[in-house]
Amino acid sequence: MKILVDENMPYARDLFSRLGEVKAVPGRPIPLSELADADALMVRSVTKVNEALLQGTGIKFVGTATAGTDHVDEAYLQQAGIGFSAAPGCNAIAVVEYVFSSLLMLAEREGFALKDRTVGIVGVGNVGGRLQARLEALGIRTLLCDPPRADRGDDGDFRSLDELVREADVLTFHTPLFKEGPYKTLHLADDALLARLKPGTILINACRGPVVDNAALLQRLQAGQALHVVLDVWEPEPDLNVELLQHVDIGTAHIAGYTLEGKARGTTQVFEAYSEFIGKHTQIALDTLLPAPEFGRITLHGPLDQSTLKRLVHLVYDVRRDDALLRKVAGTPGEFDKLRKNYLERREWSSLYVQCDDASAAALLQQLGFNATHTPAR
Ligand SMILES: NC(=O)c1ccc[n+]([C@@H]2O[C@H](COP(=O)([O-])OP(=O)(O)OC[C@H]3O[C@@H](n4cnc5c(N)ncnc54)[C@H](O)[C@@H]3O)[C@@H](O)[C@H]2O)c1
Ligand SMILES: O=C(O)[C@H](O)[C@H](O)COP(=O)(O)O
Repeated sequence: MKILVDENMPYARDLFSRLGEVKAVPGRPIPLSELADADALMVRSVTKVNEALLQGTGIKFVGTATAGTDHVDEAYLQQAGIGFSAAPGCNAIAVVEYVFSSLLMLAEREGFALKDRTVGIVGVGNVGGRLQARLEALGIRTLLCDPPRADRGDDGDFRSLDELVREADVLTFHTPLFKEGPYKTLHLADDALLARLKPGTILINACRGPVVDNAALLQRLQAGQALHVVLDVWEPEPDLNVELLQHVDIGTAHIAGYTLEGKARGTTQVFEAYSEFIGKHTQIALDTLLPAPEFGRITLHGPLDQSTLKRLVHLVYDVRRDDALLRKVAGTPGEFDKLRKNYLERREWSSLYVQCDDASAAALLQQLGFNATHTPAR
């Protein structure tokens, strides 16, 4: 059995070699010659999986180690009888921590208290839901917009996108990319929406580039509209508009989900799905795969305020690192993908053990996802 895996998928070689012969290949472009005699294909979001790619091959199963599935023609796979699995939620924590790293940096630079801001979350699924929980743990007001969930009758105080635009100080997008249909998200943030944003609004896009009309956004920023912008995803990728990058506050190379934990969860989720598909049910415990983090243990004296939280968060992950790396190479062909392929190890907050002598600091850090304990001072 031959299994093709994207070379940018940690632990894939080790895991999938338990099931067959593994070949690691680039995902963009994927070498077509390798597909002909392969049985299974494990991709990331950069590989367009459709009839043009798979027709005439022996592929029986496709796994994508990603949350988003807009690069996969699922209707074709179903009609062709090809098994499929994505990795829902695998990197949701990573994206939430990216958003926090960005917000805490902007709050410090612009001199505002996050707890005085209202955050509008568009798309309240794995990412948006976890973001809501962590923001609310800090006493930050959230406004939620998720029409599919509202229409399904899910619990939650769902508002219209218009209301978020009117009221939110931060508007952050966490929807799938739907190019058509009742819940279309292509250019959900179009010129008309951008025009209505309150002065000083922080606009964040860490879902898919085309959810925000990048040309309209650039025009508005060039015309001097007062916005702060954080973009992890671009329209198009990998050839983003360098002028737009120059106008945003934080710009990164589609790496919001790139913690080691997030990527490893993605790999293990598709590995488990494929094992099941071929009748060899196997479960993998994530902590058996992950190495020790660079910073393992820290002691925090006293209570937790915004400035302390910012320093703690940035100890684990400071988004300015990825912003600087992208600015250095943007516009040079191939460099966007190279940054993603050679991504420096990044861990989640849970990898940091924080010993607190203040009980409320320990409780809050636990709610935020740190590995925190309370040890009273002697
Ligand atoms: N930048 C990254 O590295 C990165 C990482 C993970 C996910 N993503 C992207 O973010 C998206 C969201 O991730 P997730 O794990 O939360 O997915 P999810 O499927 O768990 O949640 C998506 C939510 O968006 C809602 N939604 C759908 N259409 C909507 C609309 N028109 N308006 C408002 N809400 C709508 C859905 O009902 C759902 O609750 C993914 O589809 C993926 O494209 C990006
Ligand atoms: O949808 C996702 O899961 C993310 O966008 C994913 O992290 C993107 O990374 P890629 O698959 O392109 O490596």
